[in-house]
Amino acid sequence: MREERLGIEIQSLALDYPVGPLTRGSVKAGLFSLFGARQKAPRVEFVRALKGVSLKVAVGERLGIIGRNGSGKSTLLRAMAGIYEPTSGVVEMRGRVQGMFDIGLGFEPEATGRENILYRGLVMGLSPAEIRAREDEIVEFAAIGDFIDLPVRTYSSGMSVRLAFAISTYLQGDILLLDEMLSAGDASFQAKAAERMRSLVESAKVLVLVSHDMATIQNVCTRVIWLSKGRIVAEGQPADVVAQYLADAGE
Ligand SMILES: Nc1ncnc2c1ncn2[C@@H]1O[C@H](COP(=O)(O)OP(=O)(O)OP(=O)(O)O)[C@@H](O)[C@H]1O
Repeated sequence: MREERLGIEIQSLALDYPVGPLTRGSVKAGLFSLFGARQKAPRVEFVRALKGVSLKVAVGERLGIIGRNGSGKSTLLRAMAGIYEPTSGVVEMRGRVQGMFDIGLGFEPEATGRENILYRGLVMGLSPAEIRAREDEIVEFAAIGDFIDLPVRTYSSGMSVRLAFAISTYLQGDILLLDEMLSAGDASFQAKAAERMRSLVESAKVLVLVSHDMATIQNVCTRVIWLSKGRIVAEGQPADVVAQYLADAGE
């Protein structure tokens, strides 16, 4: 894709999470009946996490998303990654999207580490040759030894994080979606990961960063949106939007 075409365009995005009634046989339903409590039909059937969000992000921009807990930041990022379908509205992602969050997510547990590298690359739209060209670097960065040829279900959680992190950093996309700065693995790996993350952020053509750390937001981002209860309530220069947000939070 030509570089000037890269970007994000979101129109009137609404996203609901279904919150179904208690299922019979669930632990919670069992406890209710054990104590003779009568189950009331829940009044809420869904949570509307995003309520008509529209925004454009152009190539070269680094967009920060801030807001209180539960304001919809992660949901917006996941909608951009295609993990959640919009309930209504349009999400147009022009470019290869690379999401760095829930980094262990998406592994095939029965497949080996090496096979998972291939799957992840294919999902991102890379050709098998492109993936093979990066495989050695990924394996070296993950540094999990012979485990790379064993099924992922045999990994410790630290090993899964190492591999997931290595894959995500080497199979680079055009649009980088980051949820907080990730903490990955033990102390030695953390230092390596932090360094790698910095260069990823610098080389991303479009960056969207969710964070509660206002210093990071102001250092990294060129524009910020403030989400509150699923809506954009302010947008603009990082310093201005952060100041408004902090004043509102009384901090
Ligand atoms: N899987 C889910 N099922 C039901 N509701 C959900 C689910 N995930 C999030 N929500 C709800 O959607 C709303 C937005 O959540 P979201 O995780 O996007 O907020 P956030 O701004 O990222 O919060 P935080 O700063 O705490 O990470 C909240 O009301 C939350 O309770």
